[in-house]
Amino acid sequence: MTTPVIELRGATKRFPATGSGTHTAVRDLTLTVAPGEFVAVVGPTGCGKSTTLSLVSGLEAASSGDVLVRGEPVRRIPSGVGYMFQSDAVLPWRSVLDNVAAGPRYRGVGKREARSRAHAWVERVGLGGFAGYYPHQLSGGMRKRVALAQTLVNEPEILLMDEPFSALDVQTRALMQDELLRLWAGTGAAVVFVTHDLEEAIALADTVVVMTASPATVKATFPVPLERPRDVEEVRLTPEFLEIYREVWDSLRTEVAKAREEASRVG
Ligand SMILES: Nc1ncnc2c1ncn2[C@@H]1O[C@H](COP(=O)(O)OP(=O)(O)OP(=O)(O)O)[C@@H](O)[C@H]1O
Repeated sequence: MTTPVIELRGATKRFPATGSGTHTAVRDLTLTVAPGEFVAVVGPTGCGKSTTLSLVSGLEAASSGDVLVRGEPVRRIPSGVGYMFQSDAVLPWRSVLDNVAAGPRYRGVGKREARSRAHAWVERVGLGGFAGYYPHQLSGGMRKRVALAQTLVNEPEILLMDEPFSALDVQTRALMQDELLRLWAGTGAAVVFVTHDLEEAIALADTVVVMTASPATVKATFPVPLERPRDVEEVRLTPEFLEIYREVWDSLRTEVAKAREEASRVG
């Protein structure tokens, strides 16, 4: 068996609660991600999905349990990790090309080489004609393409994505999902993709992990044996997709109901 690129073993994360005591965001979470595997994590709102990503990225330390990246305990931000969040990190005062070149420059790559790598990625994400444009001149979908290029230009071995497309309209979202699959296919990167959207999770992933209502722990893991390459809009119409959807939703819906109940109790 190949060594997992990410491994959480009984990881727990507690935060100081407002007032006194602690709030457990993640409890006894065990999860492994193989090299090149695309894992989607779904769970009810506020259950602890983002916190799980923060443990892997070293932004937060586990209160107990183990978090390993490439077999090494995570103590700081591990190398080879790329991120993409709902709000992008596109800088308004830089052109598309300079936004994409900034990552390699920051990592010590020479100016000429950084710009040449950036150029290749700007082309690859379909923005070849827009390299000199500034972010305010771009649509939401185009900005997401810039954000994808910004992340992938660093050739991450692990890609952590926290609802990266949730602010987009439905059509642009589907386009970006296809783009992501197309670009990811050439990288061999492992992906952990957090989303509220079960359709998105199944359309993209090799494995869907269902989290429990807060505190987050893994409730169930489902393989997604749908053929690749996938067209996300086509694949969701297939009987295989619907069957997987039904199975996963069966597991997820009780957690969503629990989270709603809890929210109405607190609220
Ligand atoms: N730095 C922090 N300090 C205190 N509490 C925190 C911190 N980060 C997260 N939490 C709490 O941990 C819980 C889980 O939050 P998290 O953002 O991981 O959930 P999520 O599943 O990603 O949420 P959503 O689905 O809404 O994006 C929440 O109750 C949140 O308030």
